[in-house]
Amino acid sequence: MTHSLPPTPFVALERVSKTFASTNVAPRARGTHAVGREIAALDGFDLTVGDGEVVALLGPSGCGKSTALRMIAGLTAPTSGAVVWRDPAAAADIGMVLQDPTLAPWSTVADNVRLPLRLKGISRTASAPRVAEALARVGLADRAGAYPGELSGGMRMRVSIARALVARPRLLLLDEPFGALDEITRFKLNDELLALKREHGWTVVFVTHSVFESVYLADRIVVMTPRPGRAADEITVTADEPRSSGFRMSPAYAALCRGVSQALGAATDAG
Ligand SMILES: Nc1ncnc2c1ncn2[C@@H]1O[C@H](COP(=O)(O)OP(=O)(O)OP(=O)(O)O)[C@@H](O)[C@H]1O
Repeated sequence: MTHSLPPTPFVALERVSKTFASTNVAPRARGTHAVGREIAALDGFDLTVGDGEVVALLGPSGCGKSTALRMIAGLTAPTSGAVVWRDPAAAADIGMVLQDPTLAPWSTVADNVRLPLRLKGISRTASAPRVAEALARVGLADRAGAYPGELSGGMRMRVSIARALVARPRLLLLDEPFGALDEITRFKLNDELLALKREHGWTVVFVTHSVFESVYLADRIVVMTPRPGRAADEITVTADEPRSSGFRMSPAYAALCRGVSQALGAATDAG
């Protein structure tokens, strides 16, 4: 598989490992006891993310993809190894979209999206055009005054994406944000993400189970082994820009998807 390191690193995980202490309830001969055990989520995982690069973490369920993403976000610390930033200030300039949209149910869609700007001390008036633009990006311009409880699951996820976009972070971390969406919305948001990346030069790391989505979106795909996750392979995706539905239909796309599927199969067997 093609392998090339990014020319200018933005952030790197260097030989990171993560072990979680877990208390599991396991049946024993004389009853049920709480048994302490450890779960190794990552083991010596290396990842370099280039400036302006879109990197996909692809791997089987439970291989530590979200853990790696949370480490970059500073939400969990490595048990060993290091998270290294070229510019340490970038570590505080992150937008994150989680699998679960986690919106405040008592706030309107617009106020949910405004939150990162409010935390930066930007006034409601100054925020308004940026909130409107972010909502338009995700196709929710007409739902600004709605409450999360009035929206479908897919719409709530789109609000969560708008909230991550509104502060125009330097690094966008996406944990399977499109997984629960219908295919038409998913394709539309895939294209929006690529457009935003072109416009703002954002660096993006996203987690996915989908070979097809990883090939469509990523400049580079890091294929992980089953838990404990390590980097098993890397595939650089070269495609004519801008990527569009034509790319999805192309023989080059089909060939790349085949290659990535094979790499994923090999990584799973190796694990
Ligand atoms: N806070 C935690 N405490 C204990 N175990 C955890 C914790 N977070 C993650 N794990 C375990 O670490 C392993 C990796 O989890 P993680 O969520 O990173 O995997 P993943 O590849 O993102 O999975 P999925 O694709 O299913 O979302 C799993 O076995 C999970 O149960």
